[in-house]
Amino acid sequence: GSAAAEKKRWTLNDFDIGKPLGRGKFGHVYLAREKRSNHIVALKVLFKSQLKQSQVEHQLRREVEIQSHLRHPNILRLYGYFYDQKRVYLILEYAAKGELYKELQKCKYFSERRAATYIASLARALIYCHGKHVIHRDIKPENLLVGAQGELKIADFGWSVHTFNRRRTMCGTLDYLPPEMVESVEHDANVDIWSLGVLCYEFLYGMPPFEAKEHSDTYKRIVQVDLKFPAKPIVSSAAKDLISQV
Ligand SMILES: CC(C)NC(=O)[C@H]1CCC[C@H]1Nc1nc(Nc2ccc(C(=O)N(C)C3CCN(C)CC3)cc2)ncc1C(F)(F)F
Repeated sequence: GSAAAEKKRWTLNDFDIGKPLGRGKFGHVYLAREKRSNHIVALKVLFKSQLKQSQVEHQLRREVEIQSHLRHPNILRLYGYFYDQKRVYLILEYAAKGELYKELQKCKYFSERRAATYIASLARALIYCHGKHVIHRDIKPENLLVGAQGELKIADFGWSVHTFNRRRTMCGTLDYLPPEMVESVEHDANVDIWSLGVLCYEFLYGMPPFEAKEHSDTYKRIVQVDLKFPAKPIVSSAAKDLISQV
C-alpha cells in the first residue's frame, strides 16, 4: 500500500467482518473488507492470552516485522496489524482458493506439470527471501495457500531472519526438517532448499519421503537420507533426479 497506509493506525471499525475462513494456530481467521477502499482481506485474530502462555509474542513481533517487508507474488502479504485489550489482529492478503494441503489431500498427489509450477514459484519466492537474508525454515503444505489465479502463496509466519543459533522447539512434524536441523546444529538458507525437495516429493507421491510411524524412525531416515521412490505413481526420472539433487 501507499506510504500513508503504512503509518495508518488500524482499528476493528475500519473493517466489515465476513465469514470465518477457519482456525489458525492461535485463533480464528475471518474474511473482511476494509470500509474505505472496499479491499477484501483476511483478518487473523490472535488471543494475547494464548500468545503469552506459548511464549511466542517476541517471535510473532519479529515475524510480523519480516513479513510486512516482503513483497513477492508468491508470498502472502501482511498489510498491517493492530491490537486491543485481548487480541492481536493481523491484516493479511486473502488467498481466494484456500489451503493447498486440502487440495493435495483431495487429489492425493499432483501431476508433474502442476507440481513443477508450484515448485518453480516457491523457488522464486525463496530466491527472493534468501536475497534478503530471510530463511523460512517451515516450508510444508500446511503453510501454503492458493490465490485466485491458482498461484501459490507462502503464508506462514515461521519466517525468521537468517540466524545461526536460534533453536527451533521441535513442535509439529519433523518430516520437513533437513539433517542439520534434526541434529539441531548450525544451519543456513539451504534448509529451505532441502524442504523444497521434500515438498516436491510429497506433491508427486502424496506423502513425505522420510515418513515413519515413530519420530525416532523419521529422524533416522532423515539423517541417513534414506530416500526411496515408490513404484507408483509413475514419476519421470528427471523429477526423481531433481528431488535427489535438492
Ligand atoms: C497459512 C496458515 C498456516 N493457514 C491459515 O492461516 C489458514 C487458517 C484458516 C484459513 C487460512 N488462512 C487464510 N486463508 C485464506 N483463504 C482461504 C482459506 C480457506 C478457504 C476455504 O477453503 N474455505 C473457507 C472453505 C469453504 C468451504 N467450507 C466447507 C470449508 C472451508 C478459502 C480461502 N486467505 C488468507 C489466510 C491467512 F493466512 F491470511 F490468514
